[in-house]
Amino acid sequence: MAPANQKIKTWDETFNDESFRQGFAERILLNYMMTTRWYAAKTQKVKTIKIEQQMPFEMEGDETVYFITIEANFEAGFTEYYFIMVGLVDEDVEVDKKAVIYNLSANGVKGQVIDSLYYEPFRKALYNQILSQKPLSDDNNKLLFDRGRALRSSPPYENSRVLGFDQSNTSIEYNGQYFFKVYRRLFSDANPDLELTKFLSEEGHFNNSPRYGGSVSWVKNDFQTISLGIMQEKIENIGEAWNHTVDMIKGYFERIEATDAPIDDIQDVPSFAFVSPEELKSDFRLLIADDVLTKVEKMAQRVAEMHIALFSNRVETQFNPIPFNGDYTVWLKNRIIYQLNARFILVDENIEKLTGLAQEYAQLFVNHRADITNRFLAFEENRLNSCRIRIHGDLHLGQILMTEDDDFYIIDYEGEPESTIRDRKVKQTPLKDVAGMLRSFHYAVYAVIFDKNNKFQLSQEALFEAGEKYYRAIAAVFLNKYVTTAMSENLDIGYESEIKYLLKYHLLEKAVYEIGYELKSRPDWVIIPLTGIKQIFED
Ligand SMILES: Nc1ncnc2c1ncn2[C@@H]1O[C@H](COP(=O)(O)OP(=O)(O)O)[C@@H](O)[C@H]1O
Ligand SMILES: O=P(O)(O)O[C@H]1O[C@H](CO)[C@@H](O[C@H]2O[C@H](CO)[C@@H](O)[C@H](O)[C@H]2O)[C@H](O)[C@H]1O
Repeated sequence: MAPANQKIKTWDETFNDESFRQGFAERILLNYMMTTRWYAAKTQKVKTIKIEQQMPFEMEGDETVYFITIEANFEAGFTEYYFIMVGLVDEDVEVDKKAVIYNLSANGVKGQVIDSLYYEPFRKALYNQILSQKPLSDDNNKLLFDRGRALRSSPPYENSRVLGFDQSNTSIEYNGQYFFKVYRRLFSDANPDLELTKFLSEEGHFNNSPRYGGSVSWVKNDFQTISLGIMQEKIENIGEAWNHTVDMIKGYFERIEATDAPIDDIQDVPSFAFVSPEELKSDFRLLIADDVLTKVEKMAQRVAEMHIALFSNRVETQFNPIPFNGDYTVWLKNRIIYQLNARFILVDENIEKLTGLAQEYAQLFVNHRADITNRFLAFEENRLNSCRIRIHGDLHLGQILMTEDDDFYIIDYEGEPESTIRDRKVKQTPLKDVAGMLRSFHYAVYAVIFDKNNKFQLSQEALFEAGEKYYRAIAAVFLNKYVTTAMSENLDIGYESEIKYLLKYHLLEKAVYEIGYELKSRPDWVIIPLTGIKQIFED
C-alpha cells in the first residue's frame, strides 16, 4: 500500500486534474446520484453534467475533503445544482454502503471515494469548523461557517450519526442534541429555511421553532450566497402532528360507531366560523375529545406566535411587513394561472388512469375550469388593508413536531417545493399558512376515510358527513384561537371579512397545488385534494 502522504498527494492531484473531474462527474457521480433519495431529477435525461465549483477542506492528518457543487443541464432545458462533500478513505475503512461513490485505483493508490458525510472524522471536523467559524477561501470563492445561538457555548464534539430519513436533504445528529441538515439541491441564493430559522431564533424570539445553531454557506461573489446546510437544536418529539391528528380522527369515527351517535344530530358548525371549544355542544365535544380541542388550540397559538415574530421587524426590507399592491397581484395571478393551467393538463392526461370517485371528482375539476380560473382572476387588492410578511409557505401537519407535554414546534421553512427561490421569498398574507393548516386537517379526515386499513361500519356517505362536520369544527376552533392570539399582538391580518376572503383564496390555491403534488408523487391520494376542491365549491 502507498504511504499515507503519497495517497493524499495522489488524491489531491487526481481530484485537481480537469479531465479526471469531468469523467468523474459524467460517469461516476451521476450514477451515484441516481442511487440517492435526494437527487430529484431521476426521470430527466441529462444533457451535460460537471463539477461547477470545488473547495478543499483540510482535515487533521492532511486528509482533504472536497466540497463540490454539481451542475446538471437537462435535455428538457433546465439546470439544477447539487451539493456533495467527497473524500478518499482507505479500502479497509468501514463506511455505510450508501456512501461509497467509487473505488479509486490510480497511480498505485487504492481507496474508496465516499460521500464524506458518512465518515465520522469528517463530521467531527465539520462540527468544529462551525464552532470556530473559520472561513475557507480561494481566489474565487469563500465558504462561511456561522455559529448561532444554540451553539453559543461551543459544546465540544461528542458523537454524530447520519439520520435515516433523508429525503430531499441529508440530516446529521450531533451530540444527541443538534440537528444538521445538509441541503442537497442548491438554490442560487440563501435558503429560506436558513433565513427564517435564524430570524425566528435570533431576532423574533419565537420559542417553538428549533433554535438556530449555525450554518455553512458558499459565497460566490458579492451578490450570491448559497446555503449549504443548517445546524439547529434537535427537538425531542413524539412525532409529527400529522400522525397524531390521523389517530385523533380515527378515534372520532370510532366513538361515533361505539355510541351509535346519529350523524344528522351532530352539531353543524358553519364554514369559516370562529368558535371556542366551550361553544361546541357537549355531546360533540365528547365525540371529538376535549384534549384534541386543546391540542388544536395550542397549534393555532404557535402558528400565530410564529407570524407575530415574523411581523416584528419593521425595519429590514427582508422582513418588514408591507401592504398588498398591484405588483403583488400581478405576480400572484400569473403564478396561479400558470400553475392552474399545468394542473388541468396534468389531470387531463391522468384522468383515464383514475377510477371511481377520484375520476368523478377529477372530471368535476376539469368541468369547473372557467369558474376556478375566474375565482383566481377576481383577486382584488384594493379591498385589502392587511399586510404581507415572510411566511412559512408550506405549512401543514407534517411540518409540526409534537412534544411529550402536548406542545408543538414548527420546522422546515424551505417553502413550497415547486416554487422558485424568488417566489418562496415573496411576502404573502400569513393566512396562506393558516389555509395550509386547514387543508391539512381536511386532508387528515379524508386520509382516514380513504385508508383501506380502517374498517369502519359507517357508510362512506356517513363518514363524509361526519368528517366534514369534524373538519368544520376543528377549523373553527383553530381559526378562533389563531385570530384571538394574532389580534392580541396587533398582527395585521385584517377584519373578519378580509380574513375569510384571503383564507378562501389560499385554500383553493393550496388544493390546486396539491392536485399536482399528489398526481406526481402518490396518485392514490389525489382524491383528497379533489374532494377538497369539490367541498370549497359547495361551501
Ligand atoms: N430540529 C429538529 N429536531 C428534531 N427532528 C427534526 C428537526 N428538524 C427536522 N426533524 C425531523 O426530520 C424530518 C425531516 O425534516 P425536514 O426539515 O422536514 O426535512 P426535509 O425538507 O428533508 O423533509 C422531520 O419530519 C422531523 O422528523
Ligand atoms: O413536507 P414537504 O415540504 O415535502 O411538502 C410536500 O409534501 C407533503 C406531503 O408529505 C405535502 O402535503 C400534503 O400531504 C400532507 C399529508 O401527507 C398534508 O398534511 C398536507 O396538507 C398536504 O398539502 C405538501 O403539499 C408538499 O409540498
